[in-house]
Amino acid sequence: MKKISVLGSTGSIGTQTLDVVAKHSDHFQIEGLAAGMNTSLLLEQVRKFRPRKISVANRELAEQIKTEIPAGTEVFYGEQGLIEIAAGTDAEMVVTAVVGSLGLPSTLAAIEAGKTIGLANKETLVTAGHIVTALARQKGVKLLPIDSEHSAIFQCLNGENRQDMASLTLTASGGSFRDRTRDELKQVTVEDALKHPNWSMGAKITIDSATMVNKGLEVIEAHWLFGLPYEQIKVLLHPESIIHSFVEFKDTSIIAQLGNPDMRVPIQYALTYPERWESPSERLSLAQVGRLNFAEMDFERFPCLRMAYECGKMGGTATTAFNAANEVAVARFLRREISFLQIEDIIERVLDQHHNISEPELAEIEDCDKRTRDAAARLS
Ligand SMILES: NC(=O)C1=CN([C@@H]2O[C@H](COP(=O)(O)OP(=O)(O)OC[C@H]3O[C@@H](n4cnc5c(N)ncnc54)[C@H](OP(=O)(O)O)[C@@H]3O)[C@@H](O)[C@H]2O)C=CC1
Ligand SMILES: CC(=O)[C@@H](O)[C@H](O)COP(=O)(O)O
Ligand SMILES: [Mn+2]
Repeated sequence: MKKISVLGSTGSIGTQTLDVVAKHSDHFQIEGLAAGMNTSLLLEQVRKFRPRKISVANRELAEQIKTEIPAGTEVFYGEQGLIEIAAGTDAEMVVTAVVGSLGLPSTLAAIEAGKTIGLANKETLVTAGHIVTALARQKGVKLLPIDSEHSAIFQCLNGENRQDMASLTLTASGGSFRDRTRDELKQVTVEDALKHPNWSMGAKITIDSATMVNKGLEVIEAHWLFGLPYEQIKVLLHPESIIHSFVEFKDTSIIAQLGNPDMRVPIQYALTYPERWESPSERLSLAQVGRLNFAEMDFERFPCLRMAYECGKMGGTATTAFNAANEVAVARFLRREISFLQIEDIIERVLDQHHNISEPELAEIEDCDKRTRDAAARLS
């Protein structure tokens, strides 16, 4: 039995992780589950998977859920609760599926405790990639990508020498507004933005996909996971999301990973790595797909991707600021306080004021994250 804890068990990645676990219940045991506010779903999960420890967002919710959970499950809450689920159980693997840089302390705690990481929470690498990857190297901990593009690259590199990579290319669907002009973006609503053409995902990442911030975060994530300079990390528009990403090698060969857009595949690969198991996912028929389309990325149309590359190349706290500004701007858009185009405007203005610190310590990252959030919350 492989023992697993899931941070963000009630979200899109969390619930799909538990679907995979349920399909292979003879092989996996859930040790810990951490959720935020959705206690009714967490309660269902507790009854089904019988974890030893769970955590919720705050003390009030913890007191409330304690009255309903079966004996044998301990309840924690808040940031310490996430850390307890990440590091304080017998799990050998922790799936990081909370959203945003709030996942950083618990991810670091899990690595410190020697747990293999199934990494969905890309913001963690964007905000503090040098710290997370250095700690993982020091502790001999594997960071197994769950993000579909990074899982694809990881699979393309199986049995290959990383020194032979000439470049890697992340495919981008273009998001909910890929066929709209910038002028048309002035009027779009939250509901429009939440309609991703290919993937069913949480609200924040769906908005990130529409602004192309998601691909920017993924470029930075790829830099830390695969160790390539930004000049060798490319993005290609591919509306069908069938080719999940590809690697070009120095002999000009290209290896790609394909499949229907179904996150259970990369999630399961991280859980069973290096083995491949039967999956409930639908098989891909290329004959039925018929045709795949590609286009160059337009950095004028998607300025957030340009900003992400600039921050990545700058390094230091620039990516922390990029991420924090975006998190606040997206939350404000979802609360209908600002328009869609104000998301990129706020990120740009925050970055204009940013004083970069290279090779920041964790405390400097936390400070930058907080200051950036304050600034992004004030702008209109
Ligand atoms: N969804 C997808 O297909 C993909 C997602 N990712 C990445 O995976 C991560 C998760 O995304 P996704 O599943 O879509 O997000 P969701 O919004 O669907 O889920 C987020 C999860 O985090 C929990 N959470 C939120 N705040 C807190 C908190 N303060 N303490 C503890 N838990 C909290 C939520 O709990 P609750 O709901 O109970 O409040 C929920 O379980 C993101 O980093 C995203 O970029 C990457 C690739 C694909
Ligand atoms: C499923 C997944 O990994 C998402 O990050 C997905 O990539 C979003 O798609 P786009 O950002 O390409 O629209
Ligand atoms: Mn992705």
